[in-house]
Amino acid sequence: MLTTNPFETLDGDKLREECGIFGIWGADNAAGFVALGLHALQHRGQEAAGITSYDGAHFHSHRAMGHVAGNFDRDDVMRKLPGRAAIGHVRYSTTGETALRNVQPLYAELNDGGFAVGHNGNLSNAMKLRRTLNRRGSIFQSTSDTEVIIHLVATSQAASPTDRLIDALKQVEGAYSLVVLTEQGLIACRDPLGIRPLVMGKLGEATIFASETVALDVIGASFIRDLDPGELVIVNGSGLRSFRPFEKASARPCIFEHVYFSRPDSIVDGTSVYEVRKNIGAELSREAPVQVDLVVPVPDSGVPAAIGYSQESGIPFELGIIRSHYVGRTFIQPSQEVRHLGVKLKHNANSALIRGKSIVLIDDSIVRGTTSVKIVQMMRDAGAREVHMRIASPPTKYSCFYGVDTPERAKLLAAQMSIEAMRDYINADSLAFISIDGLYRALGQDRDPNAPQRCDACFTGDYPTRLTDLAESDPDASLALVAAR
Ligand SMILES: O=P(O)(O)OC[C@H]1O[C@H](OP(=O)(O)OP(=O)(O)O)[C@H](O)[C@@H]1O
Ligand SMILES: NC(=O)CC[C@H](N)C(=O)O
Ligand code: SF4
Ligand SMILES: [Mg+2]
Repeated sequence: MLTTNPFETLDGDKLREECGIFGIWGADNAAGFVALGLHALQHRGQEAAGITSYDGAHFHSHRAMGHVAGNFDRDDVMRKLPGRAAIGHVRYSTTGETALRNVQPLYAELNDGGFAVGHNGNLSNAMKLRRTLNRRGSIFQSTSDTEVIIHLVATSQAASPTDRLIDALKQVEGAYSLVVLTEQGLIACRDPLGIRPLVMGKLGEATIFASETVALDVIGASFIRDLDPGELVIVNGSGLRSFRPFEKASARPCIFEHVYFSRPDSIVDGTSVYEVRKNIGAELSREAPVQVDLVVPVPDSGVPAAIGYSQESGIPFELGIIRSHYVGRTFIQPSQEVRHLGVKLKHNANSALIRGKSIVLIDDSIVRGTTSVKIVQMMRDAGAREVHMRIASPPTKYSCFYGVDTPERAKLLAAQMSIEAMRDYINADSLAFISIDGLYRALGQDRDPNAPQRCDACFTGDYPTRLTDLAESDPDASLALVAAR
């Protein structure tokens, strides 16, 4: 792996990830709650996990490759994480490399004491900041974008620890939901556009922050509210204080959380993910109807949209594909090889049901096309008479620079082909995607094309922040993005 330019690796630590964060202040055995919370957020990152606790005198950290279970269900590990405050992180990276140094929470001893940070999102100017910090003498321990935040805090001249963090965050661009553990308290913060989610909850006297509400449910905590875009909250022995240190901006929460990333039992930005997915399915059925015997979901994340499609169209919903629960998500597996294998291992046709039937398959998205190619063929092999496909998001044509694993444009099927060419490629009888306006309608909104209410850049190319690193490292790609819109 190259360390001079961490983003230019072979199949390395690319800026394409999705993570989950959790933090708790004021509970005995805080790390135990974090382990449970992270377990509920496991779908957001399966590469690595970490917990840092603070016992009032010392910080304790354990970071490991792999899942939460297997690492944080061990007594010997949990005993070494004492204290009434703790944060944790589940990480995804597109590389197979076992980069323990990049596993979060990242930790440093600063002038004000220990500083641990867990980050969901990606900074679109991390390379530029890193180069500047390097020139000023910063010595980086990892190749993660998140570490620039620590160095910016460490070198800030602002008066208080909180002001130093705010000063640091004013210099970064891109997406960040953060949990930060310091001797002065637990801090949670959402970037000015609120691109990535972050919620606050309560369990007895304890205050909790988490990427999704399912992490509150798992420990029996109650949901208080979403953090607002641009809000920074500090909780410590003196209570809870909320700051809005950034210039006010129109929120742009990620629409893809509703399409795929969040768990269907989560409430994201005040809306039930399950309900939205069903609405998307209903909208899709109105936009792209088809006469078939059965509606068949591509499990798992295609299921709620398929229910909506079935209910709206009146066509029976049936489980024509059975999914093994012992295989992880393919979309966020490290290499194409593993992805292919994952798809084969993961799904099997319910042949007795499918034989002789015309079906419409419902999936949430087509990214590289790996899943669709396999599944359509699997349905034909099982004897389906006609195989149509409907997708509960618009064509994914652009890469995400804000923390989601969409590959570079060259590997996005929809960036390379027309819908008709995609239909031919996946060998379906017909193929249709929901429109971007239909997707907003499913969320109860009318998309404002001049000021979209959400980040929908992977469908529209309308990126809500500057992409400084891309513009500087690959001006051609940057210009191509503008031209493609
Ligand atoms: O076009 P592709 O590159 O194959 O990517 C798209 C597929 O990946 C995701 O599913 P995945 O199997 O990862 O997870 P899920 O079980 O949550 O649906 C997504 O739901 C699509 O099915
Ligand atoms: N996907 C994420 O949100 C990960 C956070 C951070 N960019 C990292 O590389 O670890
Ligand atoms: S580009 Fe797509 S996946 Fe990334 S934050 Fe925006 S909507 Fe979400
Ligand atoms: Mg899927």
